[in-house]
Amino acid sequence: MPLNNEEFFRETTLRICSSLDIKIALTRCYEYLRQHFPLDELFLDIHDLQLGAIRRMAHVSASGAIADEIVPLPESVWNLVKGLAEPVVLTSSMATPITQAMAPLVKLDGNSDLAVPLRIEGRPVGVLILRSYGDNGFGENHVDLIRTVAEPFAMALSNALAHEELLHYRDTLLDDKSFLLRELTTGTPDEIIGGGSGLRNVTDMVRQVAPLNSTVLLLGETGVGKEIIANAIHYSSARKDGPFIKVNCGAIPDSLIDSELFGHEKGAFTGAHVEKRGRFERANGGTIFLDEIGELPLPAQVRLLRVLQNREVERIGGSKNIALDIRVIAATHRNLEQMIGENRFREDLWFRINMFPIFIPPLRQRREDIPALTRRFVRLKSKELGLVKQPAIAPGALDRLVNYDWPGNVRELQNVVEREIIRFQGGMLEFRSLLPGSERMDLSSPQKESGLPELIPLDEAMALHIGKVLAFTKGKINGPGGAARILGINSSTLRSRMEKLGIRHRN
Ligand SMILES: Nc1ncnc2c1ncn2[C@@H]1O[C@H](COP(=O)(O)OP(=O)(O)OP(=O)(O)O)[C@@H](O)[C@H]1O
Repeated sequence: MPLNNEEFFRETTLRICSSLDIKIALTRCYEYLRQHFPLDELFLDIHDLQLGAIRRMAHVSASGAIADEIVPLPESVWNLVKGLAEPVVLTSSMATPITQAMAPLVKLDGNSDLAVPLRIEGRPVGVLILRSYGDNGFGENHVDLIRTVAEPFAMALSNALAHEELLHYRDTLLDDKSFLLRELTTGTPDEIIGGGSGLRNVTDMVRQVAPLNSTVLLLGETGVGKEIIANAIHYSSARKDGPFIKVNCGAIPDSLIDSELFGHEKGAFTGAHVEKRGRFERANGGTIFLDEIGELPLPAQVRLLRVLQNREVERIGGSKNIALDIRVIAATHRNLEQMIGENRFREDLWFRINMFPIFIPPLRQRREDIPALTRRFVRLKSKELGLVKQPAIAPGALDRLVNYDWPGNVRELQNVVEREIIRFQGGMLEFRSLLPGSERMDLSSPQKESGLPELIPLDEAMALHIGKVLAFTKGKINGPGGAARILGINSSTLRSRMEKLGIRHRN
């Protein structure tokens, strides 16, 4: 039956557009084209500017499809290929400039090729090559026939390239996302020092509760390691590959807390220009760590309770509920029962979060961990600060540290080590001074005169002390030499404490 050109165009076009995977589409074309051409191999090539070479997007032969071959090619040859306006037959017996120039690309080896330039709106995008074994494969009729489908091949090639680029960007974004998630969650959990000694009870409880989905409440003074324990629970649970989202409830201004936690719809309030997913939504499939939960304002406590009860969240200004699959870990250094008595914390929320409380003892109650913690911090900080050689700890220095009471707990110890290493001038680490500016304060007698005129309320003492430290740092809160480091607490915790105590600061 004579070939109907329209039918040929239709069938070839359908096949080359039949898959976004160009190898599959070209294989389907190969099967069809073989019925009308003396075809043994089919190639689809592009000029890859970045590689400065021909990239073979697909290559089909009777034994199947191969992809991604790179054919190095001088620029002059590509210029010749680019200059091709019409399909051309090349045989090894032809000693024309074009066969010679294209020899690296087509390697005729006694065969004949039909090379079809592919253009989009006049711009060359690649070349389709039909190969026939033997010297006399293609005639004028083949050239005319293949010319009719040059355009669909060019379109398919350009779609395949766009798709490839899209997949590349998607992979990059996914990569970035998991990297950023790891960064956000401090990556691999820190090793817990004292798990076999001072924190044995705590690590036993972590082991019991981690595999379950139960809500956990971490209790303990500031800097005892609540976050590191929350991390350990997440990373030893089945959710370890999901997100670990931390919220410092004391660090978010009251006016933003709802939107931060629960998200908002576009236009929910002035300034809500775009919709925003809250931290609960971001934690879906993983764990949310609500640090300093005692600092949550009462209205946010009501909403939080609803989220914990229903396991779904409603964005501000939204009308639909979004189902949540999350584990909640909360932490506080406050006495929540006392706060309930003072109507500052909701009892029903406390019942919800107090299912599995874990108390992390202050450092002064597990002094046996201080040497190991100190050595670890010396190692880490020396590395962080780029010291060529890690300084040794002087004999007796560890005793001084062990005998001190550490009101700022492990974080304070970490800061003391950092300061000691920054000031290190050679010799050994002595740890003779605690706070910068405190005249070689003796760590072994922490109950020294406080200098306070009389017995005053705790809040007042705290305000006085914070004020003193701020005066020393000239108002600097964050970073090295900042008040937060000296006090051994988070800068956000310090800010919220200052706000509560009514302390003004300059930055
Ligand atoms: N047992 C431990 N082993 C190793 N590092 C620890 C340990 N406990 C605490 N740290 C380190 O001490 C620092 C303070 O710990 P973390 O932030 O977990 O305390 P926190 O109780 O959450 O503090 P806050 O109440 O101020 O939020 C962190 O850098 C943490 O890695």
